Amino acid sequence: MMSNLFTAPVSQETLPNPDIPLLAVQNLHKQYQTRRGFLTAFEGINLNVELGEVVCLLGASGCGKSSLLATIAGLQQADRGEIYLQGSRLTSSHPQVGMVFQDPCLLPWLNVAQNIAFGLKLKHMPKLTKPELRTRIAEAIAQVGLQGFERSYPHQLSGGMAQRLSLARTLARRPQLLLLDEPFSALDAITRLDMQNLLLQIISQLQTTVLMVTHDIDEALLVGDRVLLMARHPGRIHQEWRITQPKPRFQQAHLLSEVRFNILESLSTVMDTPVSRIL
Ligand SMILES: Nc1ncnc2c1ncn2[C@@H]1O[C@H](COP(=O)(O)OP(=O)(O)OP(=O)(O)O)[C@@H](O)[C@H]1O
Repeated sequence: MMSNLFTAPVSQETLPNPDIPLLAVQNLHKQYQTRRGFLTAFEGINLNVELGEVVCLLGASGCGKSSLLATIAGLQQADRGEIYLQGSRLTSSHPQVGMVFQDPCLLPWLNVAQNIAFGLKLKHMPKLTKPELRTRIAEAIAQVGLQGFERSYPHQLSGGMAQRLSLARTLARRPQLLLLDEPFSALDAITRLDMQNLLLQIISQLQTTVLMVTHDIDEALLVGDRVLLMARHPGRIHQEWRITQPKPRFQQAHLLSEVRFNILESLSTVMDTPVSRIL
């Protein structure tokens, strides 16, 4: 499904420095004002994601995973703390930070190519010439295997194809950091596996740095170089595991059974719920 359009050219001046963490989050806090008063979504988050690393965030519902991702993406402001991309402080959304949500959020009146173009023309994006725009669109469509569907509209796409388009729209921006918020959780099991496979190919070919929220321990073990477990009240990072098994790991579930069990046990502790009820 992959094509030779897959190798996105990166100019020398945009090459990231491997000696600096691609993402550095320092002492980040976020509260929401609710009718009952202030609610702390997360506090004291310190997190580095190295260049090319894939970090998965697991945790009970409501522990602040999506809030953390949305804050890093610049979709909302933190109350305290700092976020750095390659050493430069982020204070709002950045063209090189791309986010994909569980809901593909497509524009129904635009076709596949136009949906991707829309993401490239947003206000904070660098201005592209028409040929550059066409190249970016073709490249992104090839990266997610949607060739032949350029003129299809969102209602003509399956759930998996819609999520491919959502991913393409973000990849077309050539982000240095890809933030994924449960991107496959609404898909059926077979499509999810297909999308996990696609994500692994994209990560390996583009060497994209990824911070991904998932509820699925197996998904985290399949794609993650590191798995972080968040605890709630307030949301904070409780524990982390480094997964060194080479990828792809589809046939290696047995080798990861021990770490899987450790994660399950810790999840059970932070959720105050027996392991049997989490499975
Ligand atoms: N815009 C908002 N206004 C008020 N409270 C919010 C807002 N967004 C999230 N919250 C609250 O902040 C807490 C963290 O929510 P968040 O969605 O970040 O958790 P999560 O770990 O991603 O949950 P889930 O896994 O269920 O998606 C929750 O208690 C939630 O109700």
